[in-house]
Amino acid sequence: MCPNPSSDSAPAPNKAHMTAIDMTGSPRPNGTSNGINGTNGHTKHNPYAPRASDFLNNVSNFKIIESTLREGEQFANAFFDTKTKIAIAKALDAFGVEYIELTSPAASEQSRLDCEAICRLGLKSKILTHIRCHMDDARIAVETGVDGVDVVIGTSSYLREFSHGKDMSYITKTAIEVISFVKSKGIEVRFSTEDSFRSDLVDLLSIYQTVDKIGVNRVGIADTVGCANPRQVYDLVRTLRGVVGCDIEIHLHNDTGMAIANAYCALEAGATHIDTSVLGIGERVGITPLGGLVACLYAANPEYVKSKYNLAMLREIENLVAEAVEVNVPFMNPITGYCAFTHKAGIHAKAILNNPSTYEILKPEDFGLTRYVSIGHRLTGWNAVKSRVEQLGLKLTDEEIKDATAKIKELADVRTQSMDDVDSLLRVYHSGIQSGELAVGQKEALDRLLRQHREAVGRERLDDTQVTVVAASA
Ligand SMILES: CC(=O)SCCNC(=O)CCNC(=O)[C@H](O)C(C)(C)COP(=O)(O)OP(=O)(O)OC[C@H]1O[C@@H](n2cnc3c(N)ncnc32)[C@H](O)[C@@H]1OP(=O)(O)O
Ligand SMILES: O=C(O)CCC(=O)C(=O)O
Ligand SMILES: [Zn+2]
Repeated sequence: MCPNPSSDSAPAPNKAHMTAIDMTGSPRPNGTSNGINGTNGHTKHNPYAPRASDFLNNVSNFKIIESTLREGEQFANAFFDTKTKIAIAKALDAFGVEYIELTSPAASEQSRLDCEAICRLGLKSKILTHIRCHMDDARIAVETGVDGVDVVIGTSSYLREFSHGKDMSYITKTAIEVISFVKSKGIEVRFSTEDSFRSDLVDLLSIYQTVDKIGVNRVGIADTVGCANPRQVYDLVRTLRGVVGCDIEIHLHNDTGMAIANAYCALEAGATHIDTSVLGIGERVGITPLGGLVACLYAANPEYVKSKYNLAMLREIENLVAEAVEVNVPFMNPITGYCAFTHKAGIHAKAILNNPSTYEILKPEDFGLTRYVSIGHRLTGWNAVKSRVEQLGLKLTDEEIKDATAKIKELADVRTQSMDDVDSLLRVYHSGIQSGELAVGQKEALDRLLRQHREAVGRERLDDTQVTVVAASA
């Protein structure tokens, strides 16, 4: 039924099996636009746009730290070889992410070699690697050629007791040592507390203040277990914003489905950098997905997001990663989901045909995608059918189109009608009207014409088959 923009690399879905109308390029009434920018006189302002009064708000001033090649490698089904890592890094760079974060070079010899290989690509995106708060890891990291090192250590009582077993004074001392060492190499350094939302607030603020004073480039907050809600994220980032002068990064797991909303709130509270991965892949259910975050921030400020990123590449990148980790792009994925820009119910279809902004907050064309209206089903309406009649160049009155629509619904009650089915019905209806064999409401005459049409088509198929057989035996 729906187009599947994410199933392959072809620019448009196979329309032969679709009950849909491709509206790309179809004129909008009075030259109106999508309306997100308020150019059509109906949408006066964007309700998702940042509030002018909110001086901390970074919703239109942020950087993406793309972690498909670090957090994403922690997804249970991710096993990236060097070639795949390079392809993903190049695609993310072409998309325009500001940073690409790579697995620790301490993880394995191949991880170290891959890190070096990606650093040698000379990409525009800055390359980071992600290490434990440990001098052994730091020594290896600074030799790889990375632009920056992301240092992390758990500060919650869970992790202090059951992971590394270190207390806050040891953590602080080691953090100072590692940060100073990385900085001494002229490399950007970030310090992050793992499991921040289950850590003691005083511990957090005190260590962030310490590392800020010694010149860390960024501090990071991590919702490692995905327990935080938007209000908690806002409060913690807002508090931290008042304590440190450096940039603030946030890393949000999606265990309760909050990762995009939490990222948005973090930006509202003054965060400067958001961690993402393509399709959100990572440990367990992963982190803030790149595509979902882009959709959310585009809704807030389309021009800003369009100016930063090559949005038409999103589908290609998602397909690349989906294939690499052997998953499908989810049907409800923002932007690239199977039916993200397909409209079905008659009420929606009518309004969309008049002005796409009625039921769309994202413009498909900004993402290199196409809008469809599905009509071969029982929820269709005469306005949607009329648009197809016009596309086919048929001349029918509104009464006649309503009559034909009633027939489509009757047939769709038995089985969904393909685009071909709908087109045939409309053509038969049209020629019946033209020849005088049919008038509005003549159900039996219409049934007879449709029967004749089916038989004729059947005969044509038979003739084709016979010709083929003759040709084959000749
Ligand atoms: C929440 C996150 O996603 S953080 C990032 C997770 N990323 C990774 O784990 C990268 C892949 N990991 C690896 O390849 C390995 O775990 C390595 C190379 C890092 C360490 O391997 P091993 O030495 O065999 O240790 P192992 O993985 O069993 O345990 C982790 C060790 O790191 C210590 N550790 C855990 N977190 C930290 C930290 N943030 N800073 C410093 N040390 C830490 C633990 O105490 C433990 O030390 P131990 O050797 O004294 O037991
Ligand atoms: O380094 C960070 O900020 C985050 C580490 C991580 O993946 C997590 O805590 O979930
Ligand atoms: Zn994580």
